[in-house]
Amino acid sequence: MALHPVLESVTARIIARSKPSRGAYLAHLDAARVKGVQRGTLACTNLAHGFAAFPANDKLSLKELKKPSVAIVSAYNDMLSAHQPFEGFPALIKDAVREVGAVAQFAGGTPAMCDGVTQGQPGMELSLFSRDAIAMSTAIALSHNMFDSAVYLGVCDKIVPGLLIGALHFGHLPAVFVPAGPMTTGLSNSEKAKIRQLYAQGKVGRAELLEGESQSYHGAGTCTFYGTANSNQMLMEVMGLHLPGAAFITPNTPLRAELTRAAARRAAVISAQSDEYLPVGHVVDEKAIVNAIVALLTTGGSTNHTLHLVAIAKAAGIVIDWDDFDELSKVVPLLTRIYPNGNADVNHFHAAGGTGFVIRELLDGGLLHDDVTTILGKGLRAHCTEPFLGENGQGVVWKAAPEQSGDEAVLRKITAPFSPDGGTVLVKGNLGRAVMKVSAVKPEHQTVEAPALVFNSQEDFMEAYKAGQLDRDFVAVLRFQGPRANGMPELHALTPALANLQDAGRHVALVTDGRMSGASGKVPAAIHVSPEILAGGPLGRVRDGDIIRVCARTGTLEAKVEASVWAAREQATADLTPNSVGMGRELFAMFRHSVSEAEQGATTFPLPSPIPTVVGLHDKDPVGNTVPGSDEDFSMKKEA
Ligand SMILES: O=C(O)[C@H](O)[C@@H](O)[C@H](O)[C@H](O)COP(=O)(O)O
Ligand code: SF4
Repeated sequence: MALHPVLESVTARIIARSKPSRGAYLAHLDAARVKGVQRGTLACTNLAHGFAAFPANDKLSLKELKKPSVAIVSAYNDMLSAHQPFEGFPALIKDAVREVGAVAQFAGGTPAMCDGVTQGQPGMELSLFSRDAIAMSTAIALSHNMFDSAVYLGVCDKIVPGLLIGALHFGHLPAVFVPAGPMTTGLSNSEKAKIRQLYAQGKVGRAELLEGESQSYHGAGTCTFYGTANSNQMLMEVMGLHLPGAAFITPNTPLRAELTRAAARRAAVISAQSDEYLPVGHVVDEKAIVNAIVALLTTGGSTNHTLHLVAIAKAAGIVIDWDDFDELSKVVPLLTRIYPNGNADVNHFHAAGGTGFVIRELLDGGLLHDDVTTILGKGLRAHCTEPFLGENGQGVVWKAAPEQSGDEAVLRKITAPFSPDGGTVLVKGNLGRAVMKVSAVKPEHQTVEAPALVFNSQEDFMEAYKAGQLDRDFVAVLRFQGPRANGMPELHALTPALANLQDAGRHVALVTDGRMSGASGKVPAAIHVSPEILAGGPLGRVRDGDIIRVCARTGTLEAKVEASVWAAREQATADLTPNSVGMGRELFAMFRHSVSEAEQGATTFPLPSPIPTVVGLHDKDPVGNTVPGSDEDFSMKKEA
């Protein structure tokens, strides 16, 4: 099937836009490569330190400077149910790589924050920045420079993006991502949401709420809604950074263990020491990034990827923006309905056909680039498969994904999608540019025009809700939630209250320079408003009572205020000191001061360029030119 013309044109535009930075990136990648094993560049003392604690057999292999060494970078901790299973993975990996004549070394751990534990709490104000801290921790692990390939153990929201950003700064090394899989299905997500709304109405108490939550989140593995964590899994599959179909195999099962061993062997086999060298910097190219955007859209994936994918692309020297998402969204059909976009969870999705089914349908529909490089080599078709245990429960065999969906209520063929478009759109107007995911919003709620109610915090909003002041039509303008203000926390805790008001027949919407969770859904929300207020964004001029129009169909985000009144408005201010101290927030001041706009990924790292500088704070390079990818560069482009 010929490629869809919009896929072609958006890809061509991204390649052209990225030429300078992608060129600089690939130059850096080539410069990092050495003849022989990377550890051969170390002095004897460095090397001795690097294998001092290793068993004799591995030490000998490392000393000989011939066999590849595979770095293990792991985001294991007990806080994330999704990461808890990683505890035993390093031993499996070390054992598996010996089978192919390599050595594996636990290079380093990275932090991992559970957004479920911190949702609605002060800790959530570190969450977005934890992505870049994870990228930095990955670099610290790999900076030992003992390694010829790497496996990355991570699943959740900021962790996979952070690991991949870090991995891309070592783009000369192959990268294999190793997931741990979803927890088994507990209380359904829709049942869970219902109990939350009843609690918000005061109809059930804490005991019932905690019981419901505990039945939903009941064991090891990723939470089973299609939020950012499971969106990460879909993206790793479509970018060819997982072994095919590894995403949604349950933890602590024989197949999960065999997949982990097979992933470790693959990482060793594709190092520069083999004739199948596949560095991650060549796997993640413009076509892979476009494939990731398409997979996100077709599955109604997390809005957080309109930040994370931008930051990941940037790490590889590739510049994407929300116009790219918006144009692709108009032609990419919705092929899955997984909560919050439906009632099913990822276990149902996997059973109905899973990631291999989606990739095949999109390839057949001309909506994915097949001519990409993955950890298996050339071509994406190899990822249209599903893994099964091999003979006598040893190893893994892959079979073609099923031709037909196992459940049309969860997964559809491209010939009969749930909707002709992907449902994550750009909305823009005199309030700035924002993202709106409507795949979980009923059509009758996708346009809201109502008076503004302005809040400076989610606590203020909840106070007004509990005081019964919100039983009306309104657009909640929640401001000072951008990355420079308070780290851009997810505002998912507002969902039950907004959903109750919507269910009661009120026309409500949310507009904010903050974010929602990947699991947020049914209430229309224009989020990530750029520029944020602290960067002079016009959201700071909105006052209570202004009529605000948010419309997904026309892509509109505007305050209907008479032009001379609007022009005369002062920019709102707020006391943000409470957001700069406590719960460790004082350690992240440098992130708040140098973070880029949401549409540039809300990241603190510069685009690869011959003279890398920190964007945000310094929009000019040492000789006074505007730094590509800086705020100034970005806003200049948007004005042009
Ligand atoms: O982007 C996401 O998917 C969220 O960050 C998710 O990881 C988080 O845990 C939410 O809190 C949803 O879970 P709850 O509805 O249980 O809060
Ligand atoms: S999916 Fe969210 S809530 Fe669940 S373990 Fe991951 S970060 Fe925590």
